[in-house]
Amino acid sequence: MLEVRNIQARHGLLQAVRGISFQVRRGEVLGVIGANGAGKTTLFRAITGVHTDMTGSVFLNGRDISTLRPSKRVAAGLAMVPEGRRLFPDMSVRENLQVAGEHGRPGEWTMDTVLDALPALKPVLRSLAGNLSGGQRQAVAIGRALMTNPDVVIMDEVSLGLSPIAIEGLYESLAQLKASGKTGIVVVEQDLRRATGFADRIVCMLEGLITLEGAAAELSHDDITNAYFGLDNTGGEGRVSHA
Ligand SMILES: Nc1ncnc2c1ncn2[C@@H]1O[C@H](COP(=O)(O)OP(=O)(O)OP(=O)(O)O)[C@@H](O)[C@H]1O
Repeated sequence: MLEVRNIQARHGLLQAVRGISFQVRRGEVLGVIGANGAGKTTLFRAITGVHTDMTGSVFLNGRDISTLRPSKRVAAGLAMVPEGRRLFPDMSVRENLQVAGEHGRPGEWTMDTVLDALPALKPVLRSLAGNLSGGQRQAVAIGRALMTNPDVVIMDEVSLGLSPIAIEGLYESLAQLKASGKTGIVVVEQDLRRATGFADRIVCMLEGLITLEGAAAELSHDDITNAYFGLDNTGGEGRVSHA
């Protein structure tokens, strides 16, 4: 569904992403892990077209969307739940969802189906987004992405700053989304256990490169922590990390 080839991205002189390629299949969850500064946010901002100082190719359902503006990539079926949520705080939850729906594609995700998948939103539909708790805001951000009827949705550290109970609720909702099998999901996650428990496949990034890639069920905790901290260059099932 989503294929990215040799993505490189810079912040001025700093090359934050140094040649990343991967695929996400229909209904698959790809977990992307990596320490602070590994380049995860820059990579996905480049893929969604928000970060423009980049090279490489992005294909969605076989179509090259590399040169499209971010809004056109959303219209093509690629949505991102950004780190930090970025809702319209003075608009109600319902309005935040409606606005997203107007910018996406028609499809199975409507106000009703999104509320079924994210039931925590039902009691706060009329509340201003700015008055919600962190967990509720995060659920709105996910609902907003779904309202665009994406083929692939990228979630950048959706559990950041949430209480353990809120994270539990959020992942229950994501499990429902996963079970629907329609949408490719990318979760960028700092919590390694959470990532390996939820994702089908794991990609680990270090200093702008992929140091490990493989089926979550087949990677050992040692493989993952070594790739995460750059302690080992064997790379387990996946790629060999840079020296
Ligand atoms: N706006 C920016 N200007 C300059 N350098 C930046 C900018 N944003 C990120 N960087 C640098 O790019 C590198 C990758 O950062 P990035 O935020 O993509 O990593 P990350 O893996 O998402 O980390 P985090 O989990 O902290 O968000 C880091 O060295 C960071 O300092």
